[in-house]
Amino acid sequence: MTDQFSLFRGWQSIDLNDGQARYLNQWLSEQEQATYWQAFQHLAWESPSIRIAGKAIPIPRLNAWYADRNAGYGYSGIKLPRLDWTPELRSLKERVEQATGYSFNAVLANYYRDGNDSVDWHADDEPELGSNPVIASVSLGGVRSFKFKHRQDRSLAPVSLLLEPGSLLEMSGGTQKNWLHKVPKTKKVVDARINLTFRKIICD
Ligand SMILES: O=C(O)CCC(=O)C(=O)O
Ligand SMILES: [Fe+2]
Repeated sequence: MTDQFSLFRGWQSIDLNDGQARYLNQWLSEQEQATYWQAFQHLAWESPSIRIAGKAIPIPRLNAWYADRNAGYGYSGIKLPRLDWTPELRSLKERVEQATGYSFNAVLANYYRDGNDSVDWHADDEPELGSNPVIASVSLGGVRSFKFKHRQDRSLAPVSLLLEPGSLLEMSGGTQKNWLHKVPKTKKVVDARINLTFRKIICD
């Protein structure tokens, strides 16, 4: 264990004023991380494009979308095909539900091949997620930094954390309404990273 990993275990709450987040490091054992890492190499990774000024630009990461049959979804103009849960995604979802106390019916998987892959400022505020969505995010592989900034209030300092492999980050309350988040590109040499963001799509 190197000193880039935090030594404190247990939920650490991240004060976002009009939002709420908490972080649990060393949540999955090294063995579990290795098992999930192996299994998730075989998810149906796609490289979706977004249209910017009429041009199709591939997003800087790979994505896959797994969800219950009735949970449709698209985000930022990207429409990913819905796939059925794999056994490993289902078992991880159940563990996330136990740890957080919330239930989820969908997961967006992100693959960051290297430090050039990233996700820019955004909020997971699609109407299908309802008004104060709870999003639980599991990290595997390389350590990446994760940043929050408030949408309006410049007096609230941006918040920066490191998402370590085997960790769980939960965002709730007004976080998606009032804050943006991102995983910035880095020039440091970083291992590939897989992130799974569990969500609950409101189906009627
Ligand atoms: O990779 C991460 O930690 C964040 C991913 C994310 O924000 C998202 O999928 O909406
Ligand atoms: Fe997000």
